[in-house]
Amino acid sequence: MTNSPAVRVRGLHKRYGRRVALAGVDLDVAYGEVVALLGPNGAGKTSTVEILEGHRSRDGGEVTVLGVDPARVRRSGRAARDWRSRIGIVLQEATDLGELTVGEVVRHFAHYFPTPRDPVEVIEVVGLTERTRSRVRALSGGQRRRLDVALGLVGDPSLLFLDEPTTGFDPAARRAFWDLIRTLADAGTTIVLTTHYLDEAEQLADRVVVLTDGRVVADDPPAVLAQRAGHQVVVRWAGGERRTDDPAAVIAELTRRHGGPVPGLTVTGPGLEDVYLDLIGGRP
Ligand SMILES: Nc1ncnc2c1ncn2[C@@H]1O[C@H](COP(=O)(O)OP(=O)(O)OP(=O)(O)O)[C@@H](O)[C@H]1O
Repeated sequence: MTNSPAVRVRGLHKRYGRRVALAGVDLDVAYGEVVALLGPNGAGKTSTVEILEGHRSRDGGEVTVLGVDPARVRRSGRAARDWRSRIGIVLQEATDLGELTVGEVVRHFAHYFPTPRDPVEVIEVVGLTERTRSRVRALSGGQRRRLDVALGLVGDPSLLFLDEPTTGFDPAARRAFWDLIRTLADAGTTIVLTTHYLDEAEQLADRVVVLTDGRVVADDPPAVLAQRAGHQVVVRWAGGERRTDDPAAVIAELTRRHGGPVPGLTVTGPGLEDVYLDLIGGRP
């Protein structure tokens, strides 16, 4: 691949009538990176992603996705098809495919792409092999989402967009879905995902970009973000707890005091949630 990033955004502006949705967003996504766009309702996540996908116009700024300005991609023509085929999109709302089987749907979508992946392999990657002959309407919500990802992958994209991929999942389905995304990331797929869930961003993303009111208020790896507000570490033990910048010293002192292992000792790192709530000003 080239040295240029998969996605490069500078000074992105978008308004709907008089409402400013994006007020100068900068964003880079390197090839092979997983980036989470996190933010409260109305922060501008979907607007950003849809502009990157070429599904929404912009009012200002520069955007390059896989070396192409999405606003200049024509509706038809070979160059447009080539560019679109390199991008996989998993939308918030799935298409209605009820009467078809999983296998039929994936094979059908594969025909739209110049160099599709093997549908059987894609179904296996998303963990639906045993449901290949099931009708789509018979799938659970989590399985349905997996099928959506299969459809996003079947064109063998270099870049995958996932819009709120686990909204409405139960905890087990979310964990299984995260494993799937990790498998894709390990295989080198560049992924941009939007989410409301802090733990999802923390689990999956190399970088978390926090948007609020159409602006980027943080752009860091999750661990760096967690430390950003300088929240102290909490050391807890059977007899009490202490907030500290130097947990090692506290543990050493407790160990001396107990003359050995400290009962019920836990050390809790700086909370990403606290930092996030600070950043978004306490909005939902
Ligand atoms: N088609 C539209 N027409 C008018 N206003 C819109 C439209 N789409 C989005 N907006 C407004 O633009 C702002 C950003 O919306 P956007 O959907 O990009 O945010 P979001 O971060 O994806 O929100 P959510 O988490 O609720 O999906 C919001 O104030 C929203 O009301």
